Amino acid sequence: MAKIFYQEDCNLSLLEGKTIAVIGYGSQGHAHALNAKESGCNVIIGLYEGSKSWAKAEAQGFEVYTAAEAAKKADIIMILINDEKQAALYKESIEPNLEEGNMLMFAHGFAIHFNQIIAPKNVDVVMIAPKGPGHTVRSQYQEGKGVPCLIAVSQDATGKAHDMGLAYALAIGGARAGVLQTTFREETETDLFGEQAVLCGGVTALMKCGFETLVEAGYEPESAYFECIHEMKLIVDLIFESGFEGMRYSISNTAEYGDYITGPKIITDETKKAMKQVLSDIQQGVFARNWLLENQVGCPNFKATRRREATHQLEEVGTELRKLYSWNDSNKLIDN
Ligand SMILES: NC(=O)C1=CN([C@@H]2O[C@H](COP(=O)(O)OP(=O)(O)OC[C@H]3O[C@@H](n4cnc5c(N)ncnc54)[C@H](O)[C@@H]3O)[C@@H](O)[C@H]2O)C=CC1
Ligand SMILES: CC(=O)[C@](C)(O)C(=O)O
Ligand SMILES: [Mg+2]
Ligand SMILES: [Mg+2]
Repeated sequence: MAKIFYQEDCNLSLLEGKTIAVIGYGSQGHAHALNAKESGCNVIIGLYEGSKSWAKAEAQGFEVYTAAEAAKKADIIMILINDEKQAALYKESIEPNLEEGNMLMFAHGFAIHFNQIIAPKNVDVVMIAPKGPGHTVRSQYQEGKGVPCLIAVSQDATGKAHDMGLAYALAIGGARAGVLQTTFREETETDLFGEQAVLCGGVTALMKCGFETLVEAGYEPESAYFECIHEMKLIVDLIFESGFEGMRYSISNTAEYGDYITGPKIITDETKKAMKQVLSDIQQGVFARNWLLENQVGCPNFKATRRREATHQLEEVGTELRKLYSWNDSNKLIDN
């Protein structure tokens, strides 16, 4: 059983007198910065000149600098820009401004595990990885709760890396929910696998396939959307609250029977074989290489797929249906 740390294991006072530079102000960046500031930490923001987030971060009360200036001023540098851009940012703006005893931090292990960034031996290298989207890291903190995090230490130059990491996890609210001990390798491989095979790739492919199957059989697209996409949150909420057993307690016996006999026809031994291949590609660095190469040529496949997916019928149907929900403010794209 992995070791889990909670608030009582964390000493926020270790961050007193420390300047934390959050580099990037996107999904995770804005959440970490606002949460840590409200926890009493001294937080500055590092962005690039002309970033659309610069004015927003200033409006939310932060001193904003270029990444290089922020790194120079900081004791703790949390890199929260896109994984695929971190190596270049580090080389250009962070590495020249690191000082002995600084702590370099990440929210995902990609850049360290795949050797995109190799830190000098005289700094700490720590990861605090929230197991949830950045906007949820922020909203849970505002509600007095937290998103569980993972902690890993890749380098402990000061002898205090782990305790400082735990202090940071408390500052962003993660320790309220729990901080699970792991390694950079384990977080990187499990996070990439989970987001590809289950949480983002697998689930959206399943939902889209269900929607298309019903529409191609002649059913109304709106019915297909409500059945295969809208209701997914309602079912997953039950699983979130009380597990598969609790969800199955709440649905009808008819649905539960269908769950048991049809689930294995959809997710088959072939699916498990494919998942094992996905994991192997991640472990061997094949995915990382392909993603970094895709970026080196301007992301043609990534951008073409994003455009194609955005014009799928289910997006059109969903946009119209979501307008019907008076309570739903998520029609707008989240402006992070
Ligand atoms: N999105 C999520 O919910 C989660 C993300 N993570 C990790 O957090 C890190 C950040 O990811 P996201 O917040 O999703 O990124 P994002 O794409 O939402 O935001 C990236 C931010 O970095 C800024 N940026 C880009 N290039 C820059 C540069 N050269 N200099 C300064 N700023 C620059 C962008 O303007 C933007 O503000 C990644 O390592 C990711 O794997 C970890 C857990 C969950
Ligand atoms: C939100 C999260 O945990 C992900 C899917 O790993 C990510 O955004 O990288
Ligand atoms: Mg994740
Ligand atoms: Mg991820």
